[in-house]
Amino acid sequence: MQITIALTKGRILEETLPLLAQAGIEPTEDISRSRKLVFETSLSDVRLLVLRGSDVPTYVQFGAADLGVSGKDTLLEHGGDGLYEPLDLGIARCRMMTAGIAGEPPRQGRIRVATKYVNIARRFYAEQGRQADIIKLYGAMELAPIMALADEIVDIVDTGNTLKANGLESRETIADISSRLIVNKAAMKVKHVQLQGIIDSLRQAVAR
Ligand SMILES: Nc1ncnc2c1ncn2[C@@H]1O[C@H](COP(=O)(O)OP(=O)(O)OP(=O)(O)O)[C@@H](O)[C@H]1O
Ligand SMILES: O=P(O)(O)OC[C@H]1O[C@H](OP(=O)(O)OP(=O)(O)O)[C@H](O)[C@@H]1O
Repeated sequence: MQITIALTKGRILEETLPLLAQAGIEPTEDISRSRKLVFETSLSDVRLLVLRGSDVPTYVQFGAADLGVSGKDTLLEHGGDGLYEPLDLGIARCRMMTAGIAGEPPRQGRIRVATKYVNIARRFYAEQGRQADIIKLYGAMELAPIMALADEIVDIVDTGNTLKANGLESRETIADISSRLIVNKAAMKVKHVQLQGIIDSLRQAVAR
């Protein structure tokens, strides 16, 4: 049976391809030089899709792809319906954090929070018992506190350079993030032997 793996383009893709290669799955052409979205591989029954990160869980959830590689941030935001998450690939590591203007004490009472991760933010502030109005942005979250659009942001932090360059500081860690292998639950039953083989090979590649 044909196996389809949905990959997240960009920085995750760059770190995923070496793991796939170690698992014996190599695209037959250079993905970075192509405008194509579907790629054949060295294994005749395995093909790759190259997607925007936020679309990967959707493809796998509905079974349009059997397997996927997705940032934990994207999975937390999307929710895990219809998916198993059998393997932490240990790549694209970073943290999901709150941040605000450096040196300013966190504002008390009801606050405004700007983020691309509205579900993660809503859940986090609710768990903390803090009242927060969430404002959805699609990028450049760091600008929001500076322009007084929001008191805090929820975003990904790695080195902290982006926050620092914009006069912000990190406050609380919401989750440690890395990329995960995800599997469609129904496919895991129907294509069990093939999928388990790929999962095991990737697990060995991660352990190397
Ligand atoms: N600075 C970072 N260090 C390590 N991993 C990161 C970093 N920033 C993002 N990531 C991880 O890489 C994934 C993709 O991030 P990237 O910035 O390439 O795409 P994006 O522009 O946020 O995605 P989209 O195209 O869907 O808007 C994120 O979901 C996260 O898991
Ligand atoms: O703590 P740092 O090491 O500075 O990393 C954090 C930044 O990395 C990501 O952006 P990215 O570099 O992917 O750019 P983007 O705006 O295109 O997502 C993320 O959105 C943060 O802004």
